[in-house]
Amino acid sequence: MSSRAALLSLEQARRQLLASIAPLTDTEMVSLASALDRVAAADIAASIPVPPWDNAAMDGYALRRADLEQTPTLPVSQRVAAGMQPDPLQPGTAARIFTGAPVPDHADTVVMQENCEQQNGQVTVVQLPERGENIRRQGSDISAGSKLIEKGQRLGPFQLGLLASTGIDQVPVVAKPKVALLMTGDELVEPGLTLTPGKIFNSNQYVIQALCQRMGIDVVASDHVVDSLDATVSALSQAAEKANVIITMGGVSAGEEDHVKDAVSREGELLLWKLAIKPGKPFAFGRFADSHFFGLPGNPVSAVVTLLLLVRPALLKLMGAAETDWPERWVEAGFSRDQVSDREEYLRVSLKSTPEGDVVQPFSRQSSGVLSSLGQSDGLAVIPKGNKVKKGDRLRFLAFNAIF
Ligand SMILES: Nc1nc2c(c(=O)[nH]1)N[C@H]1C(S)=C(S)[C@@H](COP(=O)(O)OP(=O)(O)OC[C@H]3O[C@@H](n4cnc5c(N)ncnc54)[C@H](O)[C@@H]3O)O[C@H]1N2
Ligand code: MOO
Repeated sequence: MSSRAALLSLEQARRQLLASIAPLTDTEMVSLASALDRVAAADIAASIPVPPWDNAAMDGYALRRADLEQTPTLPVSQRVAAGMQPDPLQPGTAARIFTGAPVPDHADTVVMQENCEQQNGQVTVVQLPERGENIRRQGSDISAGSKLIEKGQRLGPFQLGLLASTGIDQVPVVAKPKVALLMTGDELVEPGLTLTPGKIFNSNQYVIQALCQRMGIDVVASDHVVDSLDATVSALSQAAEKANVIITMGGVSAGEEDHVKDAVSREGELLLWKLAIKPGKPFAFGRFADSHFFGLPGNPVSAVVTLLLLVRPALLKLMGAAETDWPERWVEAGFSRDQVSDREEYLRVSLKSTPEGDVVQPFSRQSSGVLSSLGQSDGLAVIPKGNKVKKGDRLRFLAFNAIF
């Protein structure tokens, strides 16, 4: 793969990469408590309606609305709290009832207690209700047999609640990819140790590992690799035994200290290298033994941007997710820029919502080594290759909080 070949666009690369990845075929049953962020391996339907029976939406009195045509005062014939099974309502009486309690048969209305006066076992309704008021109908949330979850849907907090509300406690999910991280570079020192001359702390591992965890993926191994071809091949081989996805960081550009793509070419298959994006140009993708290989550039911002734009959709596809896109929206540029790039640029920007719309401003330092630019930004604004920016231009915007 020549370094002079025309660079692929992000879209071309993403299509190629996704086309060469198939979802994992293994599935497992997991309990609801451990199903967060997993992907459903099958459609799941409700076996019961929710609510399972008509119930009171207010503390008050259950009655037949027609009885109030004769008299506003009715004897209270029973007391129904949540969790009880009521008797059918005797004609011409009211039932004391509490929020969530089943409405007795023959009652068609619940009057909230603020609109009633109770004395000596009788209730007087002081404000006439509409028939049917304050009753939550059986199945009004979910009808029996309806589809709760589709195959390929990621299970978030609301989906887990929905499953629990129908009594489901075990969910079929697609197996999780196992990810191994390899940090390359003789300069790396672990946080907590002493920094000696020429060294820097390894920060990439912690960002990338946390981003994987936020996706619900296990990082099963992480290792340092020194800058040598043999060490890189051997580290990749060991990683491939433990994981079905290997993510390397650094050592993937053009210098003679960069061994990752040579190691992958020698023992595996390098399918893609170098993209027309900034930051992130030297991103690489391929296979090593039976594992997918993703080579992130070492610069901290380049590593994050390529992980989010390229590796995240691939991991989601492996996890069986039907939706792998980073949702984007259009915003207005609150700045002008004459500088143009021969790569599509992903600027770290902050977002301000105004009555006229969403406006973005770029972080002052856009170098791919400036990690603080990420923490102080709301997302990435996309500047097409070769374009200047004029204040007021519409830009595509990828919000960090749309994906984690
Ligand atoms: N002659 C060329 N040089 C470079 C090119 C090029 O096309 N031709 N591309 C540049 C671009 S763009 C990028 S991005 C970088 C990426 O290079 P590598 O992926 O080979 O990364 P390294 O050289 O190993 O490291 C780059 C930078 O990042 C720091 N780093 C590495 N690992 C970590 C870590 N775990 N935690 C924190 N920081 C890390 C490393 O010390 C370097 O400063 O290449 C350009 N060069
Ligand atoms: O791609 Mo590099 O990430 O431009 O610094």
